[in-house]
Amino acid sequence: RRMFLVCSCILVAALGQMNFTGDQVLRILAKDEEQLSLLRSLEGMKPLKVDFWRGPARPSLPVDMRVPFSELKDVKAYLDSHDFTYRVMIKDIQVLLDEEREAMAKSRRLERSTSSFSYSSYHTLEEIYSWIDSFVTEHADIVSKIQIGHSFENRSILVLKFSTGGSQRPAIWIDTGIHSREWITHATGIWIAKKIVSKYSKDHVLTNILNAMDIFMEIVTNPDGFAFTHSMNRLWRKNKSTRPGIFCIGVDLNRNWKTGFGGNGSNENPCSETYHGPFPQSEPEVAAIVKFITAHGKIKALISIHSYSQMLMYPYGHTLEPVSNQKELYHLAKEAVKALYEVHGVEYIFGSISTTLYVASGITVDWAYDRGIKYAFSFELRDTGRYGFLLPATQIVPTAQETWMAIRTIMEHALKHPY
Ligand SMILES: CC(C)C[C@H](C(=O)O)[C@H](C)S
Ligand SMILES: [Zn+2]
Repeated sequence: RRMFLVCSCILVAALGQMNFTGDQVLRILAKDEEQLSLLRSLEGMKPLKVDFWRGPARPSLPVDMRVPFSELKDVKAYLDSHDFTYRVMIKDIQVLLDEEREAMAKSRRLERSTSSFSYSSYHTLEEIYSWIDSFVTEHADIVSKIQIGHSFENRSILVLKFSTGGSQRPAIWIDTGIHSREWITHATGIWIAKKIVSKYSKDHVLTNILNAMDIFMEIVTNPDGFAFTHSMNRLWRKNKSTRPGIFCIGVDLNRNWKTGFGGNGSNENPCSETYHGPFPQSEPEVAAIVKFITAHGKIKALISIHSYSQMLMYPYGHTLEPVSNQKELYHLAKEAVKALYEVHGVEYIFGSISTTLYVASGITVDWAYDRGIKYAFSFELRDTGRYGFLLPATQIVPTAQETWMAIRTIMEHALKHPY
C-alpha cells in the first residue's frame, strides 16, 4: 500500500512537471551589435520561441539560448540564414532534469533514514523552510528567523538574522534565489548559513565581523517561483504575480527596483523574462526587502547572488556611469575573486554590471547603492554554461566553499571601512 502511495505521488509529480525532452541550449557567438539585436528580437514571443539563459550582452560574451524542441528547426534555420556561429551546449535538457530529480530522490531517502539534512543536495521549498526552523532552534544563541512579508501567492518571506548581541548593529544583507531557477544560489546560501554558525569563534575574521555587525540572509527570495520550479517548470525565473488583462505570468524581481526602473535592459512586455512589472516595487517580494532595509537603516553591504557565468559585479547596471567609489569596489572585487580562486582554482571575471555584462535596469544592487549602501555586489555563481542552471548537486559544496571566501572578503572590508 505504501509503495503504491509513493509511486503514485512520484507519478503525479512527474506528470505535473513540464517536459523538456529534446529542448536544447545553443551557445551563440554574436559577431556584432547587429547580430545581438537580431537575437534580442526573438525574446518574449508567444508561444515561447527561445529562453535566454545568458542574454545578448556584447560580441565577446556568448549567448546561451534554450530552444524548445518544436522550435529547433525554425530557430536553427533562422540562425543559419543570418550567418550566426553557434553550437549545441546541452543537447537534451530533459536528460539533465531526470538526473537531477533522481539525485534529489536518492538524497531524500538518505535524509529520511538518517533524519539529517544534506548540505550537498537540492531541496524543495518545504524542506528549506523546515530546515530553517530546525537550524534556528539548534543555534538559537546566534540565529533567529524574521518574517519580512508574504509573497504574491501568500507564502511567508523569511530572513535569517545572525547576531551575537548589541542592538541595531550595522549589518550585512545577503540574498539568494531571487531568480527561482538559479538553484545553486539557495543551496549555497544554506551552506553558508551553516558555515557561519560553525565557524563563529573559530575563524577570527568571521568572529570579528559578527562581534561588530549582524548578518541578514534571505535564502528563498522568490518563494512562489521556487515552488513552481519544483512543481511545474524547472526553468521558471520570475515571480508568479498575475494582473487582470495580462496573459503572461510573473515579473522579473531583478528589474522591479526603483533605481533606473523601466530603463534599457528591462522589458515592458509581460511575456518577457525581464518584464519589470507595472511600477517600482510593485511586487511584494521586492517591497518586503525595501521595507526591511529602509526600516533597519544600517545595512552597510548588500550581496545579491545569482547564477550562472562566474562573475562578481558591482553597480551600476542601469548606466555606464561609474559609481563614486568605483576604484574601491574594483579592488575589493579583485581581492574577493582571488580569495575565491584560491579555493578550487575557479576563475571569475569582475567589474561593473553595465560594462562587464549588459545594461540592466531596476536591479537590486543599483537600488541598494543609491540608498547609500556603498558595498553592493551581485554574484553569478558556477558554471560558465556546461550545465548552466542545471548544475549537478556534486558541485554545491565546492561552489559554496569558494563563494564563502569571496563573501567573507567583502564582509571583512565592510567591517574595516565603517561609514
Ligand atoms: C545584475 C544582473 C545583470 C544579474 C543577471 C540578471 O538579473 O539578468 C543575473 C545573472 S540572472
Ligand atoms: Zn539571476
